[in-house]
Amino acid sequence: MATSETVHTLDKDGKHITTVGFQRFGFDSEVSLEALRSLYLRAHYVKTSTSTSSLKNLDGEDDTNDYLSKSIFHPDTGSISYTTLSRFPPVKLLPVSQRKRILVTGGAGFVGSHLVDRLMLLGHEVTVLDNFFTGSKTTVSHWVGHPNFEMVRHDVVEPFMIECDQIYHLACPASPPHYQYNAVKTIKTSFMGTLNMLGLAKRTKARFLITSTSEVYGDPEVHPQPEDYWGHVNPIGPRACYDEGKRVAETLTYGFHRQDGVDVRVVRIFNTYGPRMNPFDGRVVSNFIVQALKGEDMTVYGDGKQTRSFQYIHDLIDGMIALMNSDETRPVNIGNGDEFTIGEFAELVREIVEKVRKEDGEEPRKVNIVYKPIPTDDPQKRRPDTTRAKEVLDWQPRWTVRMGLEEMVRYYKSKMSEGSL
Ligand SMILES: O=C(O)[C@H]1O[C@H](OP(=O)(O)OP(=O)(O)OC[C@H]2O[C@@H](n3ccc(=O)[nH]c3=O)[C@H](O)[C@@H]2O)[C@H](O)[C@@H](O)[C@@H]1O
Repeated sequence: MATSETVHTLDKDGKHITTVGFQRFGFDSEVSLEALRSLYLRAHYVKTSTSTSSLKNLDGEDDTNDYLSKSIFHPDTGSISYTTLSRFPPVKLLPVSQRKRILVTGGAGFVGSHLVDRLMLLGHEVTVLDNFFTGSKTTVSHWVGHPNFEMVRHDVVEPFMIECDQIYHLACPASPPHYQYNAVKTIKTSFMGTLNMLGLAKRTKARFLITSTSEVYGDPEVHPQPEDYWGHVNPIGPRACYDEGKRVAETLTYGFHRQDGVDVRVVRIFNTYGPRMNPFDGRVVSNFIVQALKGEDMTVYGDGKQTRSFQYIHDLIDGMIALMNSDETRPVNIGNGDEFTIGEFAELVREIVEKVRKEDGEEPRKVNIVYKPIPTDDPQKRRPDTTRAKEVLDWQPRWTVRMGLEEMVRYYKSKMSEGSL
């Protein structure tokens, strides 16, 4: 299996990516890619036959230097031992004057956990709030016990009090099958959760960033979508609980800003993928990779001519941290402008999965692409206009879709070999 050390990652200009983040607005967010990868790309499980005295990872290497907590599977008894290690990855030692107390709601989700990793490595104090409806404790378990880290099971529809300097408000199911599973709860989370967190920001004078979405543009009639486009949303359709929920959350945010002077930031996130994305959450990237890895048919909905533009998780986190620490209070799109039809994207994923399998010495295999009915109100096209992010944040995506997909395929492969996928 390819390890993180053998992976060469090139950016859009063909230059090696060795770090993510940057120094912007007096806030240094740069960390080494290797340090981040050690938190998600290495095998989490170790297997043992009878003895636990020597810990080996799935590649047979001595695992004692890993920072991850361990889950040791005993095939003979069908049992599993969990070990919490008190060793953590080194974090920056910040002077107290620079160390921020940061609240991340939804911090155990896919995007939240990557934000938490970055903020922890940078030396800040991080509190995660999550109700674990779609998030999972395992995404941030490697920080549990660290003196800078705290995890609280809490649903943001109920008020929460804490002293903090910055609030990243992410909490909300984001995958269409998840947010449609309980539509009333989704819109309640968007409205009540945002109301509660804005109330907290007002009381503590913390800066407040909300993760909004490209879905506020609905099925857009303007392409690509700039921030001043008001959108084309069906207010009573099955997606409305999410897109109208996020629209009202933005309205609340600007209400508190104008009325109470709350210092707000609004990021509109376009389709994002990466390691720790729930493999069963039904989104296109996770579905296609898992289907291709398992040799199952890849399911394209509709005729596959609808488009999406996919950004890698590290670019998104760079943009979110830059926005939080900038002076920009208007909404800012963060996304990658490389647009694909879903049909083209299926072929690209199939090709990349085969490339990674070949590198690992596996037999070639051809998976089929099949067509299924298109979901109601599925947007026909989506691509961000990121002019504002470039102008006000000096932010641009660095990761090519191919590089990000290769890393995500390796991540899911390691999950498969652990038996957790
Ligand atoms: O991934 C995201 O970042 C976005 O995901 C969803 O938006 P959507 O664009 O519908 O995302 P997917 O469910 O991944 O679907 C993308 C396209 O692929 C299609 N699809 C999905 C799954 C599949 O197996 N096959 C397939 O063709 C869908 O019909 C859709 O046209 C969420 O609603 C957004 O909030 C979120 O930002």
